Amino acid sequence: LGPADNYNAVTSEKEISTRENNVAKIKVVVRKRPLNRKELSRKEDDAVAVHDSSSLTVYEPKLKVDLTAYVEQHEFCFDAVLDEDVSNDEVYRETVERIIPIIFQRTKATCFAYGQTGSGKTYTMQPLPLRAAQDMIRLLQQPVYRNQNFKLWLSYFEIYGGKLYDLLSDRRHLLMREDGKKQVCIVGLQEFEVSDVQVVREYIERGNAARSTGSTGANEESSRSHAILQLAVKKHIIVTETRRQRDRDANEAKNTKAVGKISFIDLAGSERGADTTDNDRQTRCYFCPQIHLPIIFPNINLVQLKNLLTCICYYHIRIEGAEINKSLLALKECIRALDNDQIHIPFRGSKLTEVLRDSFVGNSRTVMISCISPNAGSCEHTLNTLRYADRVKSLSKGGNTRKEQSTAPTIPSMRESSSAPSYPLSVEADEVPNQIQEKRPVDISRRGAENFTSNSSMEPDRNNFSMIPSYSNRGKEENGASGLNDRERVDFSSVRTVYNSKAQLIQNSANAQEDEKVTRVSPPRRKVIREDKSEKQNYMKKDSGIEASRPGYKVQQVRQLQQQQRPTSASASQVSSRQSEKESSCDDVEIDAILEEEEALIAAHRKEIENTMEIVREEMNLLAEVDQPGSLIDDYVTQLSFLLSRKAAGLVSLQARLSRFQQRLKEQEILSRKKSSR
Ligand SMILES: Nc1ncnc2c1ncn2[C@@H]1O[C@H](COP(=O)(O)OP(=O)(O)OP(=O)(O)O)[C@@H](O)[C@H]1O
Repeated sequence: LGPADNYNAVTSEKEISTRENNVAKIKVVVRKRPLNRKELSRKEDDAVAVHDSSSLTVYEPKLKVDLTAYVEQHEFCFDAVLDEDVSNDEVYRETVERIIPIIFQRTKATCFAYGQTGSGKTYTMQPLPLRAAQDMIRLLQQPVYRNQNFKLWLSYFEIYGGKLYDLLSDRRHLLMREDGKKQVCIVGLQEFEVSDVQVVREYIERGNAARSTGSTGANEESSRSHAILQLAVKKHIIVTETRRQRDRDANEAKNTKAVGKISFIDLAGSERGADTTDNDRQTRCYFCPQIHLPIIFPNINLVQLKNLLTCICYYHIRIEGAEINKSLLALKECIRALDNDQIHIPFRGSKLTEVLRDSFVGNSRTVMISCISPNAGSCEHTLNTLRYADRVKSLSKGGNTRKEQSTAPTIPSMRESSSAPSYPLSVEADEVPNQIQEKRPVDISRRGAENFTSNSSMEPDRNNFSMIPSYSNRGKEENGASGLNDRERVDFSSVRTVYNSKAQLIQNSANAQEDEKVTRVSPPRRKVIREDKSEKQNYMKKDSGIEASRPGYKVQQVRQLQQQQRPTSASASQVSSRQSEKESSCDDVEIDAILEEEEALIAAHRKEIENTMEIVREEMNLLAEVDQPGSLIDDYVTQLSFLLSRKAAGLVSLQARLSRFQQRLKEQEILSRKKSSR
């Protein structure tokens, strides 16, 4: 570098470090979308009023016990609140623009959109990387960076159902590995060097086209995956001729050194099962598109295929929803842990957080854009989103007060209306800001734990704990101190009692169904023509009870019996053709009966899943009426969805068993035909 360049570099670095200090570590922005055509045609009310650039009120329509309608007001404050008429350019200026220069100073930043399905996450996120790339490419032209050989690299991948797919490389399945330095590497992810905005646009469009989308009740083109677009600044190392020879096999990537990175994440919609009920059968199911099914079940007939397709798609959507909710919760847990300065950050909670690990540690910046729908019908979701955002904001407030006191403006946290439940500790935290510094998060949680244990009447039965949200507790188990604050603990204990009774209800009903299954699915009556009838009947009689009702058990028994009775090769020739004909006809009747029984078991199993589903639906309606923090409800729904997914997996294995049995039947039929023709 020449002296002039050096001077430029020094001054601009100073400038940048000042700017760096001025960018908050976590920024929470809320964006309200306008009422869409559907909502306008239904004459839905706008329930969200944006007052100024940092506050809004949600007017929640409610019913009293005597069915009189009233409106509950919830007020919130955030770093920025963007009204429906705010353009995407303004969103960029408010969120990402200030972070871009500090990416060149070894900062890793994450910008993610969170919100209900159809609230405008994709609409908000899609233009941001392009605008950011534009600014980054402009910055790369500056002598200070040009001389250091800085280059911009782009990659785009998605996380769907806990798996990673490269959106710029024909959805190639990617693997995530951790290197010796605990750095997450995505093996096989294609990165492209970009120096032109038009090229960036093309890559983004290509990636968007490859994303997993589906249709939900709230959004016709809903993103069913978390899409992550990364723009990385890397320094190209000039390799000397001798070194090049030595490393002649080394690829281009080895000659670069990472400087900074910004990740744009368009999270999948944070919806409950109820959002996907109307249209979920039409949703493109990644697990079982029609092309794959006949391969998994080669002997299935068309009716069975149709039933199975409906059944699996139906439950798979729920598994998909559970996976989405799980990763959103894990993300929140990480932000919470980071802000509490916890030693252990639960990055392994989900693939999403594992991937984002390096964006959260060290010198990092996070921007959360909470997207909300304005219609009154979405009030509950809107409140959930805002509460999630508020929690993230309250974390950042704690963190910034400690770490960036001089730079970050103190923004008041959520001020819910008086009709909302009061949480003494949160009020304390909001109203006495100078005490916050003294209250270490560990102390708070310890105090919370004391409250929690002293309130032993609320303590749930540990036996029922399997059905209780586990995420909030994990911090406690892993770190010895929980990240929960007192307000959450108070809620949690009361909610837990409600949940426990529900959990017990579900468990009881599941047990009842299990009992019912055993009694209802009794072995069908058989027409046995063989001479050794009595022997076989005795054999069957011994198998009564639970073991006998196990699907596939009878098939196994009959096969064993057939094997015992199969004539040896020597005697086989002596068996008359008439005898073999008789045997084959007898087997057909027997097998038909078993097949019938197998199908009855599968139907019972399916019925059981449907019953559980019904309970889940009722549960969710009940939970919707309980005014509790959204995350706890989400935790609970996740648990329920997980329960369902296990049941659905059981059903799939039953179907597989049935198809295998049918295959064997076919083989036997061919064999008996051959015998009779002989
Ligand atoms: N601020 C806005 N102004 C105008 N239209 C908007 C705005 N936000 C969203 N929309 C429209 O609303 C619809 C749903 O938006 P979008 O697909 O971005 O939702 P989403 O939150 O990404 O949903 P999902 O989670 O299901 O993917 C789209 O048709 C989009 O054009």
